[in-house]
Amino acid sequence: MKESTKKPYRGLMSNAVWSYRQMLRGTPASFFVMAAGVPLGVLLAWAELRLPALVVSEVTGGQTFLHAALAVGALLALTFLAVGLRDFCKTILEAQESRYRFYLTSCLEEKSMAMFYQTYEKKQTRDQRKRAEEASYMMNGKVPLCQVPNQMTELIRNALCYALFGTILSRISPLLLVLLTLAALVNLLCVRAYNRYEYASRGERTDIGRRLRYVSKNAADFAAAKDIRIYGMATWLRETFSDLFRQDTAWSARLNRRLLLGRLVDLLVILLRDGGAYTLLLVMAVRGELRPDEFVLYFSAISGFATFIGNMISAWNEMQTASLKVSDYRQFMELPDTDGTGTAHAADHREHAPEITFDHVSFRYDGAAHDTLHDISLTLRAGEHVALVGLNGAGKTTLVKLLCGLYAPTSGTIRIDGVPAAEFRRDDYAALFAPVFQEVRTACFSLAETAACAFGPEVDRERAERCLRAAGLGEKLDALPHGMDTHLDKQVNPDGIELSGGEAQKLMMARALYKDAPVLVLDEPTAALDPIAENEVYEQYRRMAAGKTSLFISHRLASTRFCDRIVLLRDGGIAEEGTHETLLAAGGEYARLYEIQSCWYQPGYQGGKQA
Ligand SMILES: Nc1ncnc2c1ncn2[C@@H]1O[C@H](COP(=O)(O)OP(=O)(O)OP(=O)(O)O)[C@@H](O)[C@H]1O
Repeated sequence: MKESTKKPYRGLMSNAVWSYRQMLRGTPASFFVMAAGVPLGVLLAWAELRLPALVVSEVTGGQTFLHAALAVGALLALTFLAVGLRDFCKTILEAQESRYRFYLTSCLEEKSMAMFYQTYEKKQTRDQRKRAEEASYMMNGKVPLCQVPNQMTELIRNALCYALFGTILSRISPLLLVLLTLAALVNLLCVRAYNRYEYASRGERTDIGRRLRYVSKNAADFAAAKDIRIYGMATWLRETFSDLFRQDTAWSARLNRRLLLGRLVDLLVILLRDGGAYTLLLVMAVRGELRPDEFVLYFSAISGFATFIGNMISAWNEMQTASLKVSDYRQFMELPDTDGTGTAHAADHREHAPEITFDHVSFRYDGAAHDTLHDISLTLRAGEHVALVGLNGAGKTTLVKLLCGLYAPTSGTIRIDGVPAAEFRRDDYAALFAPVFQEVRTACFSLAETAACAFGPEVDRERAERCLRAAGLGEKLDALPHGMDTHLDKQVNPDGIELSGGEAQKLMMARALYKDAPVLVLDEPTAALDPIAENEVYEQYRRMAAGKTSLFISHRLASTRFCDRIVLLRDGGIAEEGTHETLLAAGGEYARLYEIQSCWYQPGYQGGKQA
C-alpha cells in the first residue's frame, strides 16, 4: 500500500482552518459562539482603554458633575455588558469543548476500525495512531485538538486589538510601533525554532515511550507474573526499564535546555521593548507635548499593546505546540485507505457456498526478505471442506488472513466465484466469512451480545441462544442466574464472569454460527480445549460447515479426517494435497507427521522405542 506523500508537518494556518471546519461539522454552536467572542473582546479592550483617559479628561476639562457621571457611567455600562456577554460565551464554549473533543475522538476510532487491517498492523501506523490519540489527551488542563481553534480565535482577537491600539499609538510615533512589532517578531522566531526542534525529535520520544509502556505493562501483567518469578525475569525487566527511562530523561533534558535559552532571549527582548516605549512617553510628557488625559491614554495603550503582543505570542506559542499534535491527528486520519473498487456485490455470493480460488498468490510481510506464501494456486470448491495443515510458521494463518481480506496478496489474485476479491467493498467482502481465530478476544459485553456482535436491543435473542447452545455452552447458560445476559469480565462488571479458555473458544464458535456466513474458517480452534470439548468442536464444526465452503486449520491431524481434502503447507507453498487416506498411502510429510502424532497413543510406545 502506498504511503502518504504529504509532509508530516502541516502549517499552523492549515491546521487552524482544518480545526474550524471540523468544529463547524461536529459542534457548529462552538464555532458561532467563538466567532461572537472576537468583536466582544475588541469592544471590551477599547472600553477599558478609554475609561481612565475619560475620567482624567472629565476631571481636568472642567465638565459638570452630571456630564462626567453620565459619560463615565455610559462607558462603564458598556464595559459591564461586554464582560457579561464574554463570560456567557466562555461558559458555553467550555461546555462545548468536551463535545468537540468527543466528536474528534469518535472520528479517530471510526478511522481505526475501518482501516485496512494490513495497514493498521504496521508498527508505523500504530505509532501514528498513538500520536493522533495524544492530540485528544488533556495536557496541563488543555486538549491540543481544542487548543488550535481556541488559540487561533485568541490570536485574531488580540491582533484586532493590536491594530486598534497600534493606530492610536502611531499618532505619537510610527517608530514606537516598529519597535514594539520588531520585538514581537524576535519572540515569535524563538518560539517557532523551539517547536520545530521538538517536532523533529518527537519520533525518538514516541519510540522510547512505546517501549517503556510495553516493559511496564509486561512487568505488571498478571499473566506474566508466574514467568517473572520462576525465570527470575525481574532484574532483566528492571534494567531494561531503567535504561529506557534514562533515554527518556536525556531527551527531556535536551528539550529543556532549548526552552531555557528561548526564554532568556524572550526576557531580554521584553526589557528593551518596554524600556524604550515608556522612556519615549515620559520624555514627551515632560516636554509638555502630551495633555494629562493623552498621557494616561497612551500609557494605557502601551501597556495594553504589550499585553496584546504577549497574548498573541502566547496564543501563537500554544497553537504551535497544539498544532503539532493536530498535524499528528490529521496525518493518521489522512492515511490512504483503499476500500476495494466496489463494483461487485457480496450479497450475490452470500446465499450459497461460493467457490474460492487462489490464483498464483504470493504474500510478503512488510520489510521481510522472503515471501511467507509463494505462488499458491488452490481452489476451494463450492461447499468443500478443506483442512490446512503444516508445521509452525508454514503460513497457515497468513493464508487465512489473505482469504478473509485482512491482507492483500503481494502478487496473484483471490477470486470468489470468479470475481477478484479486490473488486468487493471491504465491509461487504468481510460479510462472506465467519472465522474463528486462534487468539480469543472477549470484551465486557453479555454472552448474547458477544455472540451477536450487536448492542442489546439489536440482538436476535432466540438466535443467540440457539447458537450459544449449539456451540456447547448450554450447560453454562443453565448454570448462570442471568443466562445469556450474564456479562463477561469481572473487572468491569462486578457481577460479570470470567470464561475458561475452552469456554471462550466456544463463545467464538457461537459468534461464527450467529453470523451464518457462507464461508467458515476455523484457525486452530481446539488448542485450548479438553478432549471432550475438542471432540464436541469437531462434531460442531461438521454440523456448522454443512452447506458452506470451509477451511479448517489444526495441528491435530486426526481432526482433519472429516474434511473432504487436506492441503499441507510447507515453506509457504503447497507441498501435498489429497484425502487423509491418499496422503497416508503416499508416505510423504503428512504421513510422517501423522505417524509421529499417533504413535504416542500406540500401546507400548515409549518415545521412539517400542517396549
Ligand atoms: N504480522 C507479521 N509480520 C511479519 N511476519 C509475520 C507476521 N505474522 C506472521 N509472520 C511470519 O510469517 C510466517 C508464517 O506465520 P503464520 O502465522 O502464517 O504461520 P502458521 O503456519 O499459522 O503458524 P502456527 O502453526 O504457529 O500458527 C512466520 O515465519 C511468521 O514469523
